[in-house]
Amino acid sequence: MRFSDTLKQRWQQHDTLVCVGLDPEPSKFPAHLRHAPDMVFAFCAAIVDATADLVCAFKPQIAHFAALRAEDTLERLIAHIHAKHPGVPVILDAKRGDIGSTAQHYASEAFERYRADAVTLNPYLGRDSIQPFLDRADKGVILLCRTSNPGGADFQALDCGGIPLYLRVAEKVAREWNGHGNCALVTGATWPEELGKVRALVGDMPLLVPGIGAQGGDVEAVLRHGRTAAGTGLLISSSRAILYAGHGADFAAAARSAASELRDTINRYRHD
Ligand SMILES: O=c1ccn([C@@H]2O[C@H](COP(=O)(O)O)[C@@H](O)[C@H]2O)c(=O)[nH]1
Repeated sequence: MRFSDTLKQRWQQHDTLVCVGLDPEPSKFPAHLRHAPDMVFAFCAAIVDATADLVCAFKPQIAHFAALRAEDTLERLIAHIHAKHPGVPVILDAKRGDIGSTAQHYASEAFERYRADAVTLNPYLGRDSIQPFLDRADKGVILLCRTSNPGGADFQALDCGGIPLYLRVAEKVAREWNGHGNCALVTGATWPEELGKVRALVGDMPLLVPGIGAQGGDVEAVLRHGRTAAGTGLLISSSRAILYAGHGADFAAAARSAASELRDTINRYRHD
């Protein structure tokens, strides 16, 4: 099934806009796992199994695995999600972007090697750097637009012919790059008004919204500015606040409680 259809199904049938980010940091693991063989897989798989029914997607961040020399673990983790939780899409947060010939390899890395359903990309190199991903109509292509970090405005807010660069990105993606209907945008929860301006430009295009939880984004403001008329259109992503909600043997249950609380808070504001 296409990423966009799988996502709609999760939103509607499972009544959730929560995306759990998988950012393993062994120093934050509970003590009993910290020196266990295969600890990264054991930790992440326990989180996945405890939260899968509460999410519209999982989002592993590739650097967290690569820095640990755990790319093979990431492959196994995504295979685990597909096998045990079919219908839950996996977004590889890789923020790739390079000339076309190299971009082909990044596309095979994301979709063949890791078997991701969608990937985050940096649009800075322009259309040809994204084309190998756009060509995969079944896969999601999620472009950085207004990122959640404090420095995001350094370039993204610069005037670009009367509107800020991030809105030019939104406009270009919505009007020219989305021929297969497989595009989405990253818009941080920390800038809800900008998120609203993006929503006004792109119609019902899905928005991946990091910045809730550890970065302090406001759930109510995100929903008010970002939801579609159907009360969907958002993948509201939280990593650390869910992964490290507990510190003991019950860490997976604590993660489940945190994800469930986030889902319920979001749902309170979905149809106001
Ligand atoms: O604008 C962006 C784009 C990506 N991220 C990624 O999302 C998570 C956020 O983690 P939290 O622990 O929920 O703060 C992380 O993997 C970032 O690389 C982002 O934060 N902002």
